[in-house]
Amino acid sequence: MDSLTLFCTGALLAGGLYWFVCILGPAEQKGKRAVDLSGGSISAEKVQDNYKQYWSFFRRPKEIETTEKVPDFVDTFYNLVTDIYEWGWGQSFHFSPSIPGKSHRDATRLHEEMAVDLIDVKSGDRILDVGCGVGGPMRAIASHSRANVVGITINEYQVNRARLHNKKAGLDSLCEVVCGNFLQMPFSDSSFDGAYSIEATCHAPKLEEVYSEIFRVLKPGSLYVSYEWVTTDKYRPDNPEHVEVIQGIERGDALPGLRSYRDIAETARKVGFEVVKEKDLAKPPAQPWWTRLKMGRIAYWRNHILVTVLSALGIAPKGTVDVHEMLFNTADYLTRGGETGIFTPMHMILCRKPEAPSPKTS
Ligand SMILES: C=C(CC[C@@H](C)[C@H]1CC[C@H]2C3=CC[C@H]4[C@H](C)[C@@H](O)CC[C@]4(C)[C@H]3CC[C@]12C)C(C)C
Ligand SMILES: C[S@@+](CC[C@H](N)C(=O)[O-])C[C@H]1O[C@@H](n2cnc3c(N)ncnc32)[C@H](O)[C@@H]1O
Repeated sequence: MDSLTLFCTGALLAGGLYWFVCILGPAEQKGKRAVDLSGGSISAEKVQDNYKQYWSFFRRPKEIETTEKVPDFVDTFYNLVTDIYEWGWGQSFHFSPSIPGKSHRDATRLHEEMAVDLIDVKSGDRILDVGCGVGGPMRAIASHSRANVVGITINEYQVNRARLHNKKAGLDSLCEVVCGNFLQMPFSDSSFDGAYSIEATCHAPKLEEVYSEIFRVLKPGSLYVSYEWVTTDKYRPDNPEHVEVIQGIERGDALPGLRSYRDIAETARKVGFEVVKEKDLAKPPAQPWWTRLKMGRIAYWRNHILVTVLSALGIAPKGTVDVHEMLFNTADYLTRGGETGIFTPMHMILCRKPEAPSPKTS
């Protein structure tokens, strides 16, 4: 082979590899590439061990007895998955109904804007994002409403990612991110004009604990909306296939047992909220939320090859392949949950903290 042919072959291979990793790699949003995959705040050599610990803790979600440990394992889970989520899904870690003729990104943004429209927020209000991830919803909501959004997440790596994205988007004057546990929030009583949570409170072992914290920090008369992950009225606990699907969702998403849709309003009332509205946003005429997962099948295989190669080369931490495989299987359980209608990730509840009772006059 002469040197020109050798040079052209080399250039073609290098170009092909660059295209496969860097162009095809970031499936949804530029900013996180396959070559940048990390274990969040976990050092590269500990990723595999942390994955094993996570998996043995969440293997039997219904049997988790020491619920105090749940937030720590949820934190570990987000160290393991945050980069993969950003790389393969984008900066908003939630689902939304598909909208014919609109991109996933637009459908996601509309689902987020609906949340803030529901809580009736004015420009300049201070609102709370409970379980904010890397802040995709927070930025959409701040730009749409011009409210000041304070997000809380248990995962420090997400805090850093969210702050970076806020700065890049020029929204750091409207968006603040705090690292903390939403079961014991570092905020004073009656200090927010509204609150929302998008697919986050499902991580709380007891919904009552997080709802009562949200109730505490809200000003009287203000509104809270949540998109909850729940089993629907089609779920039959005596059907082994249903149980397998729900358990698959719980294991692969760090959930200490999915709740029934019936428990949501009941818990909200128990902590003192008035329930204004409740609706499963996945029900027709809404278009399926799980089509995005199904359509991604080829991308998953490409990602699997990429992750395997990068891990073998020592670029991605050892253990990334296991985490990716877990997510791959989870996507399948989520799709089955959606198709059978036994599960929804968007059971919407809108609540109001009652006005303070007026002082009694003698
Ligand atoms: C609300 C939660 C997270 C919901 C979703 C954002 C994520 C649930 C499953 C995730 C994914 C599954 C398959 C991955 C794929 C194998 C990989 O190649 C690229 C990323 C995925 C598509 C990933 C993206 C995020 C999810 C859809 C829970 C945790 C409460
Ligand atoms: C699926 S993500 C959703 C993030 C964001 N709402 C979005 O839609 O992009 C769930 C979020 O809840 C946070 N979370 C889970 N348990 C928590 C806890 N006990 N305290 C604070 N945040 C928690 C996670 O760290 C993560 O940011």
